[in-house]
Amino acid sequence: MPTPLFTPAQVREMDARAFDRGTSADALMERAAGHLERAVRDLAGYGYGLRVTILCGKGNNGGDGLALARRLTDVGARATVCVVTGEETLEGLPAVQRDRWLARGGTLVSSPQEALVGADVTVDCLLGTGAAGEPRDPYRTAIAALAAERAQGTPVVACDVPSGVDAETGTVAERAVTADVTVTLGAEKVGLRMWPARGRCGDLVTGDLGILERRDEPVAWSLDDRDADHLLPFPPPGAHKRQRGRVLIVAGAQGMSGAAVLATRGAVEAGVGLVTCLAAPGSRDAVAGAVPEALTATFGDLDDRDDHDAAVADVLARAQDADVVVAGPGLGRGGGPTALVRALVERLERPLVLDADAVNALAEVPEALTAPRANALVLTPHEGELARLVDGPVQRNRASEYAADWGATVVAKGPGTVTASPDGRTWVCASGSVALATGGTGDVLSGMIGAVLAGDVDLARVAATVHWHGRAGEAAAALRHPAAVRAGAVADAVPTARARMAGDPGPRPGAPIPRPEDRR
Ligand SMILES: NC(=O)C1=CN([C@@H]2O[C@H](COP(=O)(O)OP(=O)(O)OC[C@H]3O[C@@H](n4cnc5c(N)ncnc54)[C@H](O)[C@@H]3O)[C@@H](O)[C@H]2O)[C@H](O)CC1
Ligand SMILES: [K+]
Repeated sequence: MPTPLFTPAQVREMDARAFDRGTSADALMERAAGHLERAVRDLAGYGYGLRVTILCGKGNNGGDGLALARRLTDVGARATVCVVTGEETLEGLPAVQRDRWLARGGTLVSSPQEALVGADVTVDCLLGTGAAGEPRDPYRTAIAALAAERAQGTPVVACDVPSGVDAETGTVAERAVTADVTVTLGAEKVGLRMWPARGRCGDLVTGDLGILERRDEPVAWSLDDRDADHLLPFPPPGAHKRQRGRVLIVAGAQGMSGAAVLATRGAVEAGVGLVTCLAAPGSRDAVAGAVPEALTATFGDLDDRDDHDAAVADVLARAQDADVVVAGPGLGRGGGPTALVRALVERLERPLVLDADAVNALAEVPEALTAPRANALVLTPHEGELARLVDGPVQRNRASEYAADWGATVVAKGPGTVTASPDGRTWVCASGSVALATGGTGDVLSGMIGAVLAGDVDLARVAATVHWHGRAGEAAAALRHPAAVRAGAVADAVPTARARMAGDPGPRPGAPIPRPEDRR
């Protein structure tokens, strides 16, 4: 099942409702501490005699830490606790927890550096969802001490969020904790799935507090392999190639054949009935040579001011034979490509995927983006392209607003790609590798999205394809080296990545890939 993701404000509302139902804040804190205790013991592999240092702040995150100290002592671990703001700063529930800890025979160490000496595991209970902005002292100094200890090999468990990480936006303060395990409490917070925050969390574990209700609507979803595989097409038995979908790729101006080759390969490797690539004459030959499975043809001269109307009309006519059109990779810039993109957005009665130069062209004619249209539109901008469309700084956690404004599915590419469809659904991608941060991998993705939508325009499939592309990047990185993966290797890895997502551990001669209905 896809994992639902919430904002910290939503989780606070869940808390408030739980209080209304009669659950006490104290009970929630005890449950939180129970999850932390398990995470600490799971990480170390044992509990009795384990030396655990817990750094606490003055809010409820610190209160969770004090409750944890007591629980760890109960199972024979040796907890060392430091309240970095000083024990006298505690009020309310954290003060109650401090008193329970002292009554249990616990002590408090005043300096974080001193508390950290000899720790087997450390726990970050400094700042939680109540914090905002750059951590100030004494938190700042404590975070540095924790980082120095981690650099010596002592693992860190973060309570709810790594301190200094914004659990809503995924941004990270200059001084923030890097954890090995993060126990996120109540429900998974969306910002922790986004980058750069995701890189600070280590393993993400959800600590259920019993506050999530059926009516709680997540702001986003995260797919795993199985979820993504079930969303992706599986060819029906007896289908012929036209029924398996036809993709038209419009890409590759003169001298820009590489992008056209990669987009065409993305579509072919993702599996579809027919792929046709329309490119400039020289590029067409390159595509035909590199991807024999695809049909190729040329579009007219988009550079010719007098003739680009004819070229545009020709592309629109050819699109009649396709189920989906993908346009943009290596399309070039200028009046011709802009006129073509505008015509496709305004007049095509087919799902349309716009990438790269086509997104740039769209930024030249913003009115085309907001006008009503008949076709499903998918935009796959990287951060620079998205910035041109929104005309200002990009916030990927706002992808759903962009999608609603434009009536388009927005694939905001980058680490932790966010996919948002205009019907309000959003997905944060959990797969991927830094290996994908190289020229041409986006072209592969646009071709894959075209192939997947050719069978059925289910927009959740776009998010599933982003996940699949991420897995292909990981597979290519594992076969080679993350620093030495070219986009063509990502395309090569697309089929095996799908097989692995389907639960196939690797090639076994004669063993068929299980069909979806047999896997459920
Ligand atoms: N349902 C749940 O998820 C539960 C969560 N619990 C824990 O409670 C925290 C949130 O607690 P809260 O008291 O609201 O906030 P913090 O602990 O994060 O403390 C904030 C504290 O720090 C001050 N502050 C804010 N910003 C800064 C800054 N930049 N620098 C320094 N200091 C800052 C602020 O004034 C406050 O005093 C949640 O994360 C969970 O861990 C419950 O225990 C169980 C239910
Ligand atoms: K924390």
